[in-house]
Amino acid sequence: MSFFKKMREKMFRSSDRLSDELDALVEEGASTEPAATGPEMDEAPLILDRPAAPAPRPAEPPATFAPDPVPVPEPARALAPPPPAPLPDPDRRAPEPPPEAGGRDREPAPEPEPERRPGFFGRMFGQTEEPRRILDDAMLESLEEVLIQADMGVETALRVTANIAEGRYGRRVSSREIKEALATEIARILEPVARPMPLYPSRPQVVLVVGVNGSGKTTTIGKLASQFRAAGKSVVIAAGDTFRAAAVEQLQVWGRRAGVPVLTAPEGSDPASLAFDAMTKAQAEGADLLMIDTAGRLQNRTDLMEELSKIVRVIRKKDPDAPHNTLLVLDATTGQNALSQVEIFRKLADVSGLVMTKLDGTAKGGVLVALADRFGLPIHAIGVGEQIDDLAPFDPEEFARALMGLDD
Ligand SMILES: Nc1nc2c(ncn2[C@@H]2O[C@H](COP(=O)(O)OP(=O)(O)OP(=O)(O)O)[C@@H](O)[C@H]2O)c(=O)[nH]1
Repeated sequence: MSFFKKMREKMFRSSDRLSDELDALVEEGASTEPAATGPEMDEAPLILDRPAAPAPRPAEPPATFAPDPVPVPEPARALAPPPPAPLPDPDRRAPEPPPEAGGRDREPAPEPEPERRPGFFGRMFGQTEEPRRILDDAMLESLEEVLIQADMGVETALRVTANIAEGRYGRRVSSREIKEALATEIARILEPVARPMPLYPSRPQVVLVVGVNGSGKTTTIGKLASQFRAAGKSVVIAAGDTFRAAAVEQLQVWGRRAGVPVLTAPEGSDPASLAFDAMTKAQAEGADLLMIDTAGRLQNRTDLMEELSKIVRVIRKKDPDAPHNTLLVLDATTGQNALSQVEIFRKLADVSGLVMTKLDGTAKGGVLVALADRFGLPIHAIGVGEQIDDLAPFDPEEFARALMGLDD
């Protein structure tokens, strides 16, 4: 099964809810409007600019990281998607009305045209028209609400909705068309941040993994380690959350599954000292990658900040460029809370990229769009389950379509 299908199935809570709400929204309006129809969206001239179709992305790497060699110090630019078409001004609440179409708060939507019935063959074969609804202010407001409910954030929901209205305002649209249009807009926002974790020639490449307790750090390290191993890389893991014996044990289980050594230290010992030992071992063995798990106790931020900066200080004694990546792992089920976690962790550590986990267990998948829109930090991978292969590169188009409940 393609990963898209798997993701679509696993993201059922997000996509089904959104999809159902969009269907309901269109059907509701369709039933109360006159049977008359205007030009359907497909035929409507797009008066204002539609987003430029993104240039084809280069072939996907096999895993959530870029194949080496990749020059230092810039992340693998060749694999980064092309710059997106500029987004319309976020402050603009609604598009400029085209001369022949009404704009929000200005003129009413154009008079609907007489209904176009299905042709003879259409009637003969029982073709039924899908419900359509005029995209007017009321529908745009409902759309905004649906997107906000999906945790996309107010600002992002307003912008996406305004962009949807461009060239479609006053037209009769089906739920499928709205979903397609939303998926295109969302993919546009996500495109610039969808970047695989860059690989550097440094040995070991040090990846510091941060995030609150339970966000999925350990699981993500296990999944990444397994993917790197499968790609022929040698990996060492350091169980840097020395305060939680359970966290260390869990990491050992993942290490065994991935066939990767896990360095541990006695409970309560200094994580920086473990990180230093792990760095020494990884260098001595010529390991390609050292992944360091860290504690996620936000209750005492000063302690955590001191702990993280000490880890960074000591590993820099061995390699002044380390850590090469600082991954922040976020749990999608926390919804809007993920936004504040990014703000906090950016102050605690030099976050270089994000991994979003648990997209399979939530109706809050839209938060990823809000994150991309607000912070512009690279999103390297997404987790859609607890199994070792449930971590995938972040593909904006697939994600946007899965979020909208659209099929392949
Ligand atoms: N459904 C689902 N569960 C996940 C995913 N990623 C992690 N989990 C689960 O989330 C729980 C917490 O994951 P951990 O990897 O232990 O999180 P952590 O950040 O290391 O947590 P601490 O060890 O408490 O710091 C575990 O039960 C994982 O199996 C995912 O993508 N989907």
